[in-house]
Amino acid sequence: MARLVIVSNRVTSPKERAAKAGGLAVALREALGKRGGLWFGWSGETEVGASAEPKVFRSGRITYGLLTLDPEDQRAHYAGYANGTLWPLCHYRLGLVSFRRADWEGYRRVNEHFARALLPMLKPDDIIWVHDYHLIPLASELRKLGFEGRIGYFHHIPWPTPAVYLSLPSHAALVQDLSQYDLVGLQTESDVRALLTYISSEVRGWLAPGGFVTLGPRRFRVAAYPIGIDAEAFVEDARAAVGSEEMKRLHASLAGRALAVGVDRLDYSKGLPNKFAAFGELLKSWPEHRSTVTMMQIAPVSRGEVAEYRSLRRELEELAGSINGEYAEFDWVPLRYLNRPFQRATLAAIYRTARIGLVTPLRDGMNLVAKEYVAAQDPKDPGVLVLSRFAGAVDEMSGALIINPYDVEGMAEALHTALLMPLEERRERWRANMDKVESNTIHHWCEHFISELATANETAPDPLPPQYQASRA
Ligand SMILES: O=P(O)(O)OC[C@H]1O[C@H](O[C@H]2O[C@H](CO)[C@@H](O)[C@H](O)[C@H]2O)[C@H](O)[C@@H](O)[C@@H]1O
Ligand SMILES: O=c1ccn([C@@H]2O[C@H](COP(=O)(O)OP(=O)(O)O)[C@@H](O)[C@H]2O)c(=O)[nH]1
Repeated sequence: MARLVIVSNRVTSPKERAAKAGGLAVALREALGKRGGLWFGWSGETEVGASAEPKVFRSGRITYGLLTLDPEDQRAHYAGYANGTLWPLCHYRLGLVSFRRADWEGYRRVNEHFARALLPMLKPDDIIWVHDYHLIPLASELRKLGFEGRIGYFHHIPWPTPAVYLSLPSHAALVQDLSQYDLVGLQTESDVRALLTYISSEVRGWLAPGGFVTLGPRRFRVAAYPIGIDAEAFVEDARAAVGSEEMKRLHASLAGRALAVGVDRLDYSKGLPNKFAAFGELLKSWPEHRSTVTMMQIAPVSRGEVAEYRSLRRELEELAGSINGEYAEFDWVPLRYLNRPFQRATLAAIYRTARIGLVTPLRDGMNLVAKEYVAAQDPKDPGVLVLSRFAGAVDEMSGALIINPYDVEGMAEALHTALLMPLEERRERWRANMDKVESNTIHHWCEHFISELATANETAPDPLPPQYQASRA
């Protein structure tokens, strides 16, 4: 079996004991843990004039290669172009996009640095799988250095429609970079449609059925691979949590009240202010729920070096304070707001206790929390998933109560419905969701992508003649 080489900006090293608040690191650790291979990425450290020598070590079946970056390059790459330009763009927040040429140049320098450090570690028959928007130009850089093997790319966040994507001054250059991969994976079919429409209408790429693209001299494929979770492990963690000290403390603190839970990085894409407002609206419009339901929002701080994330934190502190100030009783605090990350076992206990899992992003690539909440439920008495129509997970979670996160009153109504939902309906909805969580696991996702990467070019049909391009996209 060919060796799997995973490249991502964020790597969870085995020494890290703290919970990782981010789906990519969680998912890749689970994917690689089973198969083994090389995981290459940023060490999390910076040093002026950092060398191109990665720190290499082995733990279990995984070899790690961790690269230190120059501080200014790291800033331009991560806080600058990746999270100041591409993240808001791909989440449809044009008002938050900043585009600075220095950031774009730093982004490219870091990708070049990654390629130079990675190349000596590669064997020709390795399967290289690059993850996420921090590393789109990596294949171009590896090809420039002469690497000809298979390289795949997975984009964990949404791909915006051409109307939005065209606001990026570097739009054509990035798609040229994508064309250097053999397989480009996106989370949903609508992301695929958005990218293929851009390719056929803006850069005159030729499309063939199955997502095959010819762009200049390159042939590659674009397809949807919705990411999953390690369902078995989550079910196990949730079962093991029953009767644990943590679960007992949680139950005791709720004193028989229903729990609604949210777990999100503190990120403006997650729709947190609207979620808080919806909970406030529930307490205002349905006073019978006062003192009978508690909401817990776990929101570990994320990307504190980007200004918008700091202002969101202040906004949420104010909102939480005003809801609690208005509705709290001497023996009931309506909203518990926690800014630190929790380990998976603790999350599993909290999910299982919660009558409602509340997932309200304004846009989200997938949202693994939605799937984890489903996996952690007690099949005999499951809770209700309330899910944004703008999360990638909505395509699979047909049993959720689907909400529009811009509609605060509509979300409050869904919370009211969820709190009153009869057991039989809860079971039916949960079963529909759980079937998907169990059939599309992280292992299935991994194997599916890798097997299609291995054969990406062999199965390519002839491209369609140009007159059919637009209708195919
Ligand atoms: O690395 P950070 O800057 O701390 O951010 C954490 C990760 O956030 C994003 O996760 C995405 O991937 C998930 C798994 O596919 C998906 O469910 C979610 O919808 C996405 O937002 C980001 O894409 C990762 O690169 C970050 O590591
Ligand atoms: O305190 C926390 C909060 C979140 N997570 C994990 O972080 C991931 C978040 O992934 P998701 O796809 O929902 O969103 P992202 O943060 O990647 O945008 C999930 O696996 C969570 O279980 C965690 O381990 N501890």
